[in-house]
Amino acid sequence: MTSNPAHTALWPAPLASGAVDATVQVPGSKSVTNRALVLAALAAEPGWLRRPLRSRDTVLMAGALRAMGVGIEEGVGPDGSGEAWRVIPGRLHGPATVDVGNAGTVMRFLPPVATLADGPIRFDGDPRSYERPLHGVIDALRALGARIEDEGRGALPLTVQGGGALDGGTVEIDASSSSQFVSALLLSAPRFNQGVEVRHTGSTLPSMPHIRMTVDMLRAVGAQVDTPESGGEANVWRVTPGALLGRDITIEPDLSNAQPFLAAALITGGKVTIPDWPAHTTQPGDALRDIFTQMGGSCELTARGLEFTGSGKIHGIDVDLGEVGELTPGIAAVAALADGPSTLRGVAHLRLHETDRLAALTKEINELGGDVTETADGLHIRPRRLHGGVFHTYDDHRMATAGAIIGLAVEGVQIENVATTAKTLPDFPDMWTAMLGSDGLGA
Ligand SMILES: O=C(O)C1=C[C@@H](OP(=O)(O)O)[C@@H](O)[C@H](O)C1
Ligand SMILES: C=C(OP(=O)(O)O)C(=O)O
Repeated sequence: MTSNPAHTALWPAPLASGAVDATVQVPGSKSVTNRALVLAALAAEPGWLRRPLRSRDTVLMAGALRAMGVGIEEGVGPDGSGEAWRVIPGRLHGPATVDVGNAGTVMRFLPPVATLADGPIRFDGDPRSYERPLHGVIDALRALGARIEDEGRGALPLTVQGGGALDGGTVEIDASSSSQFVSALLLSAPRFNQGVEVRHTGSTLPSMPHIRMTVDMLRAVGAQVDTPESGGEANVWRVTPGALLGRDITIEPDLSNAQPFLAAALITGGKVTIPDWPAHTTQPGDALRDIFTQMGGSCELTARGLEFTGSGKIHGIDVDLGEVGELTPGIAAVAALADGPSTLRGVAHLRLHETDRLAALTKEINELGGDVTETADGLHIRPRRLHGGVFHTYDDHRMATAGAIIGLAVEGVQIENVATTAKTLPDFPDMWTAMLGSDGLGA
């Protein structure tokens, strides 16, 4: 839980003076954009990403793939509408250096890609990236035939000595600290000589929707994937080697980034509409329809998008967030304003996210007068009357948006380094003030 002294600027979180009433166009999903980039880069023909997210995490992913020989060009999409990236696969090669920033998707999804490159690919990133678990990917790739130099750390920084191809085969991993270990191996596996069979051996596996997202997106570009859900063994995924298609895909809005805006409707008893909310999706943010309904709102999927309405009441919740861990900071923020206590469970692995999110949420909410305690795998939140103060973000985009949610209802909350939202939502401060309108009411 380190804080960057260069990022001490304070942003006064706007207080809502009434019920919000706004339509908020949320940019593309980080998780879908970064998977689509990797799959398009590994394809046998060019492809298109329409409405990709452009944020720190996705720009780092695009930059890394370019450094390894992939063409990624700005375009307007084949039908002439919308912004797009055209991805032109090329021979992957080193030497190259990849900056992973603090992007889990970049640090986990790209070492397998680098094994397919000719030459050394060096991976480095923010100080926090050195602390985030990567051993599952490193050990698995070595077992599948890769050469990786990490000076025995099992973490970043490291160099993949790409040999132009990887044997692949069967591998056991413990992905209890991050589902991204499984996703990483599956995404590149169609290009491994023998494909892959990944066997998860750990006792828990977080973020299953993100693994389903990986599987669905692989299948959409022509890969053959066997999963526990398709009749296979529990905790075993198999990908057959084969060429991937270059597709034209439109990226869904980021439903986890819709969270603070939905929370605003819930907290102010207002209404927020999110256009283009997908009817079917593997994004974990879709669970907000149910979770925020249990916490006092109601919602309807209409032709205009997801229309979410607050009732003026905010209820506490007892919920296992293991499948949807990235929603925890926003739910904790709402829970701190509720009319009863909450228990958030199943998220011990959040201690190894952008920051130790359980410690950070506990400390920051309590410093505003709250009563939060950490449990072995989550948080107990007992709402108390909160007061203003500085809300530190620890370079964590979701801490910044959590602070903004609290600031809607609590006067004088100042967010330190709101610019950290650039990881996945660079326009957050402007979108937030636009939602509130010039008078603090819905636009
Ligand atoms: O694969 C993905 O796109 C993600 C998987 C999850 O990671 P963990 O399983 O490490 O929590 C999630 O928290 C992260 O924001 C994005
Ligand atoms: C955990 C997250 O990100 P990452 O992809 O860096 O793991 C997140 O966005 O909440």
